[in-house]
Amino acid sequence: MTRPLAETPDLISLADPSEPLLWTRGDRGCVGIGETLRLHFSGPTRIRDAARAWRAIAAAAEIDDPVRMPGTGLIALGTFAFDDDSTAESVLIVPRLLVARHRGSAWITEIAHTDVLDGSATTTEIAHTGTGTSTSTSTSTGTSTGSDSGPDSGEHAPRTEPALPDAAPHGPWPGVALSPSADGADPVAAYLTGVNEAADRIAAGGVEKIVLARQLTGRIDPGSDLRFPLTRLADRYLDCWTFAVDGLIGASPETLIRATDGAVSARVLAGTRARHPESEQRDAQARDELLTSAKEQHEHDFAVQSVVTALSPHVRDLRTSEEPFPLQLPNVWHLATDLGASLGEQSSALELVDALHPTAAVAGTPTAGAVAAIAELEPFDRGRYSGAVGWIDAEGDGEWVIALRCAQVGPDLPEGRTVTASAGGGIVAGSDPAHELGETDSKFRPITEAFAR
Ligand SMILES: C=C(O[C@@H]1C=C(C(=O)O)C=C[C@H]1O)C(=O)O
Repeated sequence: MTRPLAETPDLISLADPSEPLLWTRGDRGCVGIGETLRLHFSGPTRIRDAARAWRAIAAAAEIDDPVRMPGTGLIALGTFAFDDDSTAESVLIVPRLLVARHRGSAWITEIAHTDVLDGSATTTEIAHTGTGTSTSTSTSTGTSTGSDSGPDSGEHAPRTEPALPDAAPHGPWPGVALSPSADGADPVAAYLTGVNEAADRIAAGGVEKIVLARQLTGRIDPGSDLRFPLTRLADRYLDCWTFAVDGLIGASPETLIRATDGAVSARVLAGTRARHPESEQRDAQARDELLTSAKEQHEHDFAVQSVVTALSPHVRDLRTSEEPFPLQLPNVWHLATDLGASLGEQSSALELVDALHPTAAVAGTPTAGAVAAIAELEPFDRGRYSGAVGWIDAEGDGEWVIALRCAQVGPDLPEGRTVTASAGGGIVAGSDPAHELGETDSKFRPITEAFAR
């Protein structure tokens, strides 16, 4: 029952203004409308638990999806906390309606749960399929009306084609100027102290690289329309995935893992210089400095090695780009390495995320020592920042990026919504605290500009 949508809708305009569920880059991506299922995970096994739960759901699902394109069929979008001990929840969210675009084509998928073992299902429904959660999907055009899209619809209800809903009218966007949080302490001074301490630990041996981050915070008015910052991110950061999952909003340039039809790819970033749009010559100089700096190359190698080591057991024919290349983003230059491989076994994208997280790009080297140092030197819980955000389908294919250039937006309360942005950088032997601070300023720019008035 699959036909292309007659129109290719603007995904962001279809997103919920207050709780957007979105994954997009250029003319590709998907938007979720409503929610059929939400799974929560926490602790050291959060990604593995999610991978296992998703396998069970996918195995039990009845899927009617002849399109089988990225963004059709049964899909969950997810966000996973950076740290094993984070108080932030990791979630997988299955939308009720999923609208996907791939270049000039678009589809709508309706996902209904026929029964769920979460206490809300009736005995009859559980008895019907026996184990776990059963989810049925149908992918179709949105030309008909009268969709049976209630939460209890499913195989028992007569199936009609899901309709493309109208976009919500524009809500307000007063914006916010994000700033270092000021609760008496001086967070910038604390960050600089942390960088010095990290450099001392590296000099003392045992750890070679520690990624330290800092935060900016603010509050947006209740009812602010989050499609505004999302549109800015998607319009400006064309080489990034713009995402919104459970209040985590951002545009990341770093692909942790992409798995489609047995092909695997990743993009490793480490090494950064601010862009200089005011002068072509100064900008080229920044790029060349990055390309020729032994320190940056060294830092980059750590990140590539951590991905190669973690990925190797799961793939065949692992190849990397010969030399790191300069990735040009509107705010920064990054040293980048692309990796490609064939899937060596039946690992799902989430199982690969579990194997890879945390990479040296966001933790350091060696991983355990760097993660322990972060817990001691950063005076906050990173939450989902520098964790993984992305989507997975019923085949186990998916795309996951490192949650960078992002902010966590809190619940929509009468007093407003908190916004917490985080950015960091790798500290290695010889790192200069003032330079590192400037680098975080550059990395905050996508978010500070997107959330501005
Ligand atoms: C940690 C961040 O970025 C990471 C760190 C980089 C670096 O140290 O040069 C570069 C890209 C990312 O892998 C961030 O954006 O917050």
